[in-house]
Amino acid sequence: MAVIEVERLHKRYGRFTAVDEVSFEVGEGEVFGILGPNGAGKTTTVECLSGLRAPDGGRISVLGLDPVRQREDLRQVLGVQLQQAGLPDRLKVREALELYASFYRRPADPVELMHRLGLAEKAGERYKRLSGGQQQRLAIALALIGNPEVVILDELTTGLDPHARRTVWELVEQVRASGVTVLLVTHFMEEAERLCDRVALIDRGRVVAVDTPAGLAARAGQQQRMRFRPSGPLDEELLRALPEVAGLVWHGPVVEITGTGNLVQVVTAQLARRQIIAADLRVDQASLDDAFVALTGGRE
Ligand SMILES: Nc1ncnc2c1ncn2[C@@H]1O[C@H](COP(=O)(O)OP(=O)(O)OP(=O)(O)O)[C@@H](O)[C@H]1O
Repeated sequence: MAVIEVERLHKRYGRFTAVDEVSFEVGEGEVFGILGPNGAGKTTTVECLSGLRAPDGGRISVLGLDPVRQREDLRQVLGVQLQQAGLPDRLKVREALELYASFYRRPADPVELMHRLGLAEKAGERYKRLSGGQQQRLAIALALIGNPEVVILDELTTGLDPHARRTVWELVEQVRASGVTVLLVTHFMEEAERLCDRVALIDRGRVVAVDTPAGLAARAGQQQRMRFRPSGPLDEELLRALPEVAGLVWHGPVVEITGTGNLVQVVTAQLARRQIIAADLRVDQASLDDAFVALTGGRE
């Protein structure tokens, strides 16, 4: 069942069209990514989904509710973490959670949530004095305090160091394991690849593709690349004749072979037949990064 339905969403700022006929659906329990370059219209899209902006056209349904007309009902079942939490500097972690809990009919227990998100030790700390990673964890906690069925997380890990980013990713995986549907806005490929079941790639207000991260990478027609040092002389012509092989170049003693399909298996089988070992073998797979560049013209 689709939990979020967006059909031909249209949003203008004055004469500028920020979101242009955007459509996608998110299934129950899915982690769905919205990925795109700066200014693509990602935030505008999620602001329309959470009822913060009224669309100029199209239809949105979140858990069967219209975000603008039924905003109060939606607020009880949708958790939102937008780019800036905008909390007062002096507010303490526990106070923020208790304040937000008071907005909901069936809130989560702030103490239990602080433990779950690794904030228990910071319960009495002021917002301003938290590290970037701790502020983000608090932002996630605030998005979850109402026991939502759907959460929207926008640019969750921007500005975090790699360690803090990984901690936040683990939290998102926990959220998903608890059955909550997650809509994740990001411009980090690695994040989308690691967390998302499916991704909508948005560019200049339009959906360029909706697919699994692996499907997107494949769609960009990316090749695989293998590099190795052969232990004996190679029959280059034989390798070039394989349908999977598209190119073969030497870098000193190292050969680089590009191609598609079962490239690695086919080439290594061919080498094995001649008792040649592929030393220091390195294989690069097509990545979502390549797809992003190919499908958005490389503007980030
Ligand atoms: N309040 C506004 N008034 C006028 N233009 C706006 C407003 N908000 C956003 N825009 C413009 O609409 C376009 C889409 O902005 P939006 O914030 O939705 O993009 P985004 O994909 O979230 O970008 P980023 O990754 O940089 O956060 C941008 O060109 C932006 O300048």
